[in-house]
Amino acid sequence: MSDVLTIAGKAYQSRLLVGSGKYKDLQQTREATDAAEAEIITVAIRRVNIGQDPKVPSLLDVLPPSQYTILPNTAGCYNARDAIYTLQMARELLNGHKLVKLEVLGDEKTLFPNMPETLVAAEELVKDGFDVMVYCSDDPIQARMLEDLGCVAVMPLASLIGSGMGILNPWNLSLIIEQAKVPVLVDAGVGTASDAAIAMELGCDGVLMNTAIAGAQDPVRMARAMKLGVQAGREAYLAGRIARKFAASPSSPMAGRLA
Ligand SMILES: CC(=O)[C@@H](O)[C@H](O)COP(=O)(O)O
Repeated sequence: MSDVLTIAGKAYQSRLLVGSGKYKDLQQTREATDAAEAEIITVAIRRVNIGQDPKVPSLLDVLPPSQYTILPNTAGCYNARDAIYTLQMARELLNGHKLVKLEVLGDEKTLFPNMPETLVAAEELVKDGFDVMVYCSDDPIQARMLEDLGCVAVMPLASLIGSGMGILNPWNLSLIIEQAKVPVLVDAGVGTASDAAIAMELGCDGVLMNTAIAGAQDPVRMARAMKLGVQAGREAYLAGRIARKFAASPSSPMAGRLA
């Protein structure tokens, strides 16, 4: 049976979305992306060359948009105006491409989202015709507001960007998942494959990560581990886990046992 992730009307087989920063070189970026079997790759438009500078190798040389869905993001933007401008520029560079990841950061220390500015930017971008996936706090009220504005996916943080601390508040994520009518993807803070599996077991529709793969000692191998973690978590979620109970029950049947 097919179990696809649908974002803005397009179906994806992979529920693991990856970033493109922090790799040794473009070759390693490509190898890790392929090991992750990721279809959506996010790109920090202010930091990574996708054609802004014709003298520098472009990420699109190794990850061509004909094979991958490039997801421009606004990493490094601290207000709505900069984020909107950055994504309009990305749309020009990518021939009218509409699917984007909005992130408006609050400060350099925490890289936490600035939610008031995120809401302003989301509203403007949706009106301007973008399909907006949005990095946000793990606050169910703000996630609902973003969905009501027309965002195509909400992406609450698991923990601070680049921290590798894993999922700090599974209960908040569960509240967001329970109410959401658009895909919910954990974005930021994943440290290892079990974090990805837990996010999926909670019912997330996908996971976006960068540092845990690019910063691993063996990024390609970690990319593979993350792919398997996401797949295992999704399977467990669909299979339906047993209820937790603080009592033992024998694993083998009691009826008809030998004397
Ligand atoms: C790549 C990207 O978009 C980051 O902003 C994202 O939040 C990933 O965070 P980690 O590096 O913690 O996975």
